[in-house]
Amino acid sequence: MLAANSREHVDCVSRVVRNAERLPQAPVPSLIFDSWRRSMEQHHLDPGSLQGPRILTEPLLKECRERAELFMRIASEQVSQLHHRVRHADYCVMLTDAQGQTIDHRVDAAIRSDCRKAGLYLGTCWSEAEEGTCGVATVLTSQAAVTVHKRDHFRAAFINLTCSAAPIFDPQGNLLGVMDASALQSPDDRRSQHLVRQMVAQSAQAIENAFFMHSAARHWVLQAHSTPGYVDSQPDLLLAWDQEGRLQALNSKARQALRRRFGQVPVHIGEVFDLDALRAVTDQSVQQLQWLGETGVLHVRVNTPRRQPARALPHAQVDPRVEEHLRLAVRVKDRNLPVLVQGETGAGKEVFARQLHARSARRDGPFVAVNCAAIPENLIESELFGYVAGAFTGASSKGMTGLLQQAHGGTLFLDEIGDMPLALQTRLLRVMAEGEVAPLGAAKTQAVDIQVICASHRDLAALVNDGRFREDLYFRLGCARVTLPPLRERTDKLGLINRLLEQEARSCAITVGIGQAALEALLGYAWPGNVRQLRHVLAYACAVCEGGTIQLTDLPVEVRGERVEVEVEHSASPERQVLLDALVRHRWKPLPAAQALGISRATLYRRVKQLGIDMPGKHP
Ligand SMILES: Nc1ncnc2c1ncn2[C@@H]1O[C@H](COP(=O)(O)OP(=O)(O)OP(=O)(O)O)[C@@H](O)[C@H]1O
Repeated sequence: MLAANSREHVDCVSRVVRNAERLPQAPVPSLIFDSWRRSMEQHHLDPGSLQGPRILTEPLLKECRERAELFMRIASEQVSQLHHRVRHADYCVMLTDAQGQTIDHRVDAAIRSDCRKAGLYLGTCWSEAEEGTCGVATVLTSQAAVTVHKRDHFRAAFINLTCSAAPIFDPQGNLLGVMDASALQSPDDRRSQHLVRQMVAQSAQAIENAFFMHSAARHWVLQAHSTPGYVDSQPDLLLAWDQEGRLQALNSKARQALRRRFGQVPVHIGEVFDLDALRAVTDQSVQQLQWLGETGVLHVRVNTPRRQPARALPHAQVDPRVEEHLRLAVRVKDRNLPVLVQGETGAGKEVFARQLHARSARRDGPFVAVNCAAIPENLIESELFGYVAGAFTGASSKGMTGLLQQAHGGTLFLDEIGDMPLALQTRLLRVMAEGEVAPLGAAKTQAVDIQVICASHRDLAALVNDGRFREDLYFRLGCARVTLPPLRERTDKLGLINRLLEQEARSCAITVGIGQAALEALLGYAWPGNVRQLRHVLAYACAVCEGGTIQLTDLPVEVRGERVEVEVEHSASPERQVLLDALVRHRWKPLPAAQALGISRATLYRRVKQLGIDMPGKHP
């Protein structure tokens, strides 16, 4: 039975949402009203519910905290400081991740138990879809600092709470989490919360800036404020750019300022400031700088990279996204769940799968790689499941152990899983569910203990829609989906170039370096064939360069940025595309590509030449 004030609240929410068009003015700010409406019409929540928020189980909370480990570490000091400033007014402080799950909190012992009852506790989930309008959820949807005051809350369970919260963004503009200060009691006038909201927003910005400085240590960083005295202690704007001047990171105020001034976020620092004027700014003192083409003056300091650029650390630097994917995938794999790796062809899916195996608990077991696209369809079944002697005409007299059995105790890597025939998908699903394999012609099944990593450069969801891939298998395999970034988007390009060059040079038994112009061309090229193409280009350059340095002229013309003279009819020909697709899918191996196309190897070579296809490793 609802108490009178709860019933009154439920009536008010229902009346306002249902009669919005007829009311001269909503009794709550429009942000809150929009959220009430979504809570009721989109999320179908009951405003009369008195239940507290959902609480994560212990293992799930642990996982969320581990995932946000760096964010929490950087934020921790500010969470404590904010709590110190508001605790005497009986506020507790919570930090949530980008899903609204509370991963850190501070509360005084005197109100801990009441806060816990009200849901202000570690592990509580505050998404709009589950809890309706509340402080954290409103920040998640509006991405701005807000106060959700008492009866602004959607559910009657929360109408005594007052929450002021603010978003925290990473240097790429993605939401990292939400900082929140909540009280169990507060004055009825919502204006009483103005100061607390300001404090929460300030703390959120301090965390954002600290996270920014941590992430941008390898770049040039400009810190700016309209008042010189605040440039170092509380910079408003933070911008970071790399050796080539490309903007790599912005704090949210800088992102907003650039959008306001230039209509969008520019790509290069030279679009934001005059480069000569910028070069004159040092890290020795705060100086004045003007926006490009504008009169407004900023007080700025420019810091040179605090960490050495990748050139000096080719081995240590790995793209943070790839490293993070790897870290999470190891955890998933060690729980015996499959991992699905997606990414463009040549992006390094197999390399990733091998690294994953090497870091997992099964590192001492076998790693068996199967390219489903490279095995002819009529052989896949026997290759995977094996067969007993005399199972079919032409079978070896000794029988054959299937790849699944070979992977027993280790990892089975199914590359190009999208090419697996439907009938085999069904059998694979059964193996994964039952942990048993039946070789062809065998009367008994064999137990197998395998972990599966799959990879595909195709859009598996689209294959499912087309009925070419089993939906249940897609969901089973894709417990954890990792999408590797294409080479053009990787931030460790320089490190990769150095590493691959070292390997190629070693295999040719030479010592080789790269000239500046060649390096710039390698860094600036879009790499449609990803790391595989980079490796081929470097192998070629190692082979042709003279004097121990790769020059621009040692690179293929398309990488140099020169126009490739391919006859239009060639480049646009559908046959050329079909040939290219087959070659790429079969890793440029002529025989399997020819077999897949149903032509002879000689015909394939002839058409490749006629259509002007440049086979890797066959540069003139
Ligand atoms: N991180 C890396 N370090 C060194 N070499 C790499 C890396 N990633 C990929 N490569 C190289 O790039 C090539 C392609 O890698 P890989 O086969 O793993 O890509 P893929 O995305 O699985 O390709 P496909 O889409 O054809 O299956 C290989 O020669 C591999 O050695």
